Amino acid sequence: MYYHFRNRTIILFVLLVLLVLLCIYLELIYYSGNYTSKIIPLYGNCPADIPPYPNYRYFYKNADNREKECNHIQLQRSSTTERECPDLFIIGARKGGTTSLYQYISQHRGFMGQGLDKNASAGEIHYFSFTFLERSWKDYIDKFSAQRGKKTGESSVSYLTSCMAPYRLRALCGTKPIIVVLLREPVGRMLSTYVMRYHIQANKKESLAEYVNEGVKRDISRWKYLLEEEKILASQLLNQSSFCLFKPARSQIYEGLYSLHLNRWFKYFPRENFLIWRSDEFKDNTSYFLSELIAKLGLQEMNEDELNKITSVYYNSIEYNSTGLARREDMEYLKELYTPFNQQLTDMMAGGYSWQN
Ligand SMILES: Nc1ncnc2c1ncn2[C@@H]1O[C@H](COP(=O)(O)OS(=O)(=O)O)[C@@H](OP(=O)(O)O)[C@H]1O
Repeated sequence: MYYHFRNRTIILFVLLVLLVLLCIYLELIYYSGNYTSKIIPLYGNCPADIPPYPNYRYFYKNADNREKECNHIQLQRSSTTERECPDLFIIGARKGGTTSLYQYISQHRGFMGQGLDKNASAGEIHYFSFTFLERSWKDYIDKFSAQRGKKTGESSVSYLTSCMAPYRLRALCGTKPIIVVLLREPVGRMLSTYVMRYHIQANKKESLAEYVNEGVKRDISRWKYLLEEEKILASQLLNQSSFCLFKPARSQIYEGLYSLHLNRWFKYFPRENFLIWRSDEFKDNTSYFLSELIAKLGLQEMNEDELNKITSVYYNSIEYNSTGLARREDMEYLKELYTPFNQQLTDMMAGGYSWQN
């Protein structure tokens, strides 16, 4: 009787140990990998995987902000489902041709964009980047609610460079969204931003060349100062996929470091959610890319005539000659700075982003 009891105790003990080992193993798998094996948990408190990244002190310098972020997400999640989420997010890059793409897809009868009446700022809600903590999910989603039965989406160029947007979008929308990124050669992208800023000024005090030149110069010195302050070399950023600036639009140089931004997005979304295109290729073959997006959204195909008609219009386009807008030495500096980042992007995407020619 005693032996019988002892044997059963031993067997139970062994089973218990095996169970514990299995749990540890499963836990390890769960936390080891990337987004696919790791489901963002429902939060009691701040979850382990919420950023902060190293220089999140900009964001979290007020200690309450991290707590505020967690509480806000928790609150919104309880009142939402992934189903309500828009289907499409065009996240950038700024000056990549996003307005045109959003206008094109919005002309498909199975898709409804919003904010299109505002022309240049069509669809730019910036919820997941700028207004997230102030606005409720309901407030955001109501913008799309009149479009039942249609695919919906928005286009906010601030998302690509935002520290928090990928995390927030994943937490609220799961892996549902299709995410489109248009990447333009970064120096040209930067000049285009300054050209736009020049044109939207009410009182222009200088010529376009003076304005752009000054802006680029200021951007470069700000960038050098930032690296000094962070005690980091630009080349070291290549290995810091979590490096992130809270106010990205203040540095047009930073906005063009696409490999850093995409790495941040890839932490939260599977690669198959993305359509990542070069803006110049998009420009040369717009109908082809648009039909790719239409197919990805599961919308009805459009015929070639329709596609060509829709894509024949250029939105948010300004006529200018970019030659001589910035000093030669500044252009050289920028090209050199971007080369390793473009190379990293090329490696990540298996080709095509060196923009050498
Ligand atoms: N179809 C197509 N393909 C490629 N590029 C295009 C297309 N349509 C517009 N554009 C050019 O894109 C620039 C504006 O980009 P965005 O609309 O993304 O700008 S914004 O960030 O929303 O302000 C702007 O570039 P610049 O003219 O150099 O400023 C547009 O000319």
